[in-house]
Amino acid sequence: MARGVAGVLRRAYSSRVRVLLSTRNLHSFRETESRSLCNSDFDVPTNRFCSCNRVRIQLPWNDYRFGCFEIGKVRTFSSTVDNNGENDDVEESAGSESDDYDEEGVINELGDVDESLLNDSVVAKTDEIGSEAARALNARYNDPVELYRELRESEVRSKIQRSEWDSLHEIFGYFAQSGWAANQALAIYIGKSFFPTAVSKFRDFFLEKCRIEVVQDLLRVGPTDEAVKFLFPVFVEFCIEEFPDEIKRFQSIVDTADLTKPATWFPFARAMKRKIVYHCGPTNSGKTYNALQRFMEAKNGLYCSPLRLLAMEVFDKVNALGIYCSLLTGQEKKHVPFANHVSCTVEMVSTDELYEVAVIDEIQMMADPSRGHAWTKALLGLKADEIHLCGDPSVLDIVRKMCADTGDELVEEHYERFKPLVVEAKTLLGDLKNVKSGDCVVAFSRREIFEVKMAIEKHTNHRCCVIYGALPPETRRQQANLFNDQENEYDVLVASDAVGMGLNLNIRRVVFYSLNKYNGDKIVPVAASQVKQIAGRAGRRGSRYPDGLTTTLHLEDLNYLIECLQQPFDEVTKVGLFPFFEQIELFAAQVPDMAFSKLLDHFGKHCRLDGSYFLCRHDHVKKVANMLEKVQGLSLEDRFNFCFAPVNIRNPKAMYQLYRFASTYSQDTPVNIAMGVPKSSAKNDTELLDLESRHQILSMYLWLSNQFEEKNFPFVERVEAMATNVAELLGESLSKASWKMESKEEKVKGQKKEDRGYERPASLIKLVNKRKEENLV
Ligand SMILES: Nc1ncnc2c1ncn2[C@@H]1O[C@H](COP(=O)(O)OP(=O)(O)OP(=O)(O)O)[C@@H](O)[C@H]1O
Ligand SMILES: [Mg+2]
Repeated sequence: MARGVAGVLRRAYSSRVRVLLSTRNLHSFRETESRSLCNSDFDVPTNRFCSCNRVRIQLPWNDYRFGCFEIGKVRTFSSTVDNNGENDDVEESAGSESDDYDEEGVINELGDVDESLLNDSVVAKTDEIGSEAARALNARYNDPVELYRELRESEVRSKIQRSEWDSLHEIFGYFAQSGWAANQALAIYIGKSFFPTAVSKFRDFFLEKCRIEVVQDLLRVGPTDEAVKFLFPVFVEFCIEEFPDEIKRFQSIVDTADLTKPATWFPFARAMKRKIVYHCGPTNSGKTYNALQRFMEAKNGLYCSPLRLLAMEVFDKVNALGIYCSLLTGQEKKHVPFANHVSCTVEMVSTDELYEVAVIDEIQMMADPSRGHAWTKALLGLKADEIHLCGDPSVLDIVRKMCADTGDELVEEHYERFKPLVVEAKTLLGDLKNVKSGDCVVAFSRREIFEVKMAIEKHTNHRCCVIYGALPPETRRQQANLFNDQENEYDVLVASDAVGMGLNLNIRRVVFYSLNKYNGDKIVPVAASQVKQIAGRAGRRGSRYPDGLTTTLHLEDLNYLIECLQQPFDEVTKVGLFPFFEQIELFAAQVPDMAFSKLLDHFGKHCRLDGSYFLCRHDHVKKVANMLEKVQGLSLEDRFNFCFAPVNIRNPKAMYQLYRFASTYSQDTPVNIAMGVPKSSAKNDTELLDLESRHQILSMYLWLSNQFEEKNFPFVERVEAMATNVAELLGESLSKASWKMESKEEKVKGQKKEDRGYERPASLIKLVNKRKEENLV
């Protein structure tokens, strides 16, 4: 017996029942009738989706445990078309699975279908005569299996007139264009690209074998939905017999791109009875502190950090308290002898080790469009008796759902800020001269950071430390220590959002220089959640300034800041997922010879996800994959690893080095670094950029050395020493930095413009608000 939906459909069609699959039906049906269905006729489906009404639905949904899938309704296929539609008896289900569905995947399979033909309840195009003819047709040939068998066995070729021939072609043309048929065909794994071919082969078969009486009966129905519905069951029989390989291939593609039920990917974690403790609250409320207390008490533990810098902070703190703790990031492995505790970046989490206590910090990052999958994997896969999650309330609901899926016990601990964050309404009145000791001025581009630093140092007596993303964590840490330390002149910090997560600094007041950010595509207002995170760096408990203040440089940005701080946390409905290499490998086997970047795209299009998950963005990986396409001789796994190397894709030098590393590796030659370290610190911005870039390349080498065998990346020690050296030079350079930033224009033209003094870009928030007001008027 055929298994799965294909089998069900086949039987359903064969026995002249109509299977209606629609989300609306499903929604109401799920609650009431699915159980009885599952116990009676239906197998656990093996395929993943089926749809109609241009509503994508996914089978078997979340009801695997009942061993059933939710199929709309099974009705006797009557010759009268039910124009009221089977959907009328159920309520519209807003926000059903179909709304969340990965549209692209299935639409691509459906192709450009005629929207007007997508109605499940067929709009009767036919007139009375047509309906009468359809009824007669269905009554006469009420067993499609038999009709198919008859066609198969027939050796007589009917004499068909030219005009009849043309009309038949019209009917089959209508069939090929039918969205309903294309959708239904998915259930037997006839994909979009193959559907027209299948119909055309079916047409040829039909024309060659069909008795003239059937032809004439069909011609009376004409190119209508009725004809399509009549032909479809016969088409199913034909496809199943004629195209087993195509069906199998498409089925394998769909099955191997299955990312549903991620909780089941970790059977060992599922076999455990884990206790999840959610430390839920705003910034500076002691979440991480309390989780770390449990971590340190445990006989062994794992701390998962969102940042290398924070992993280092915990590594230092825990060791300083006398608990041996190792450090593990993509770039460094510091094994402390006798250590049973590990502080790592979340991407480095191993789901093989067994821990008494694991801490996953900043759990709301599960919803991050690019990196979210690492947190999701840690939560679902960690083998720990106790897992402490620290984060804001935005993912609380979804964590509850995930725990219900995994069967873990969830304990919620809610926190309040130690002291309220106070907004200073006065602002800095647009003048950086109003900066005070203990201020952290936040800007969102490297360029702005330096402009602010230079302006403050020129117009006041303050000295500034800087922290931004392109700096190595060692240098960021050195700058943070310099700022935290009272015994020096560095009393102001200028930082990007790199300062936002979890860090504990001696900040009295966070001043937003601007609240706009380049998102890789355009300049947009900074998201409220991020504003809260950054502002929350002020007034940390135990720091020199336990009372936190925040404000903006300009009065015009203040309202936006207040708005952000007052906004409740968004409720996250989906968290990130990304396939493991093994899943990509299985998928790749279904589409041999496909370029890796295309393969990822293809996976994205075909993958199936449950409603609570999204596939993380991988544009960055695709760009690297495209560049490495020319490198021959890399296995799929090697390519996968190279593509995930931490590289700034906008840095041509770093991209070139990655290309060189991959090429050398592909020739099975030891990869060297072929790069020197400057002798002295940077004297201008270009030299500083060069140092940053060198460190990124060294860091990439170290990351790769952890992915590949030592024989391929043998110069780790030398590279580590070089990286330390460059990080120190960067620190020195930042302390001395007093040069004027060149504008991009000047860099391009190689000419200096007259000093126009300090000018801040216009407030985007202000512009947006103005436009809003204008629209309202
Ligand atoms: N019970 C406590 N005793 C002493 N110090 C504490 C206590 N709780 C928290 N702290 C200190 O308060 C500061 C903020 O705490 P913590 O880092 O745990 O906040 P958080 O809620 O995790 O903030 P964020 O959301 O910014 O990560 C830290 O320096 C921490 O050491
Ligand atoms: Mg924290």
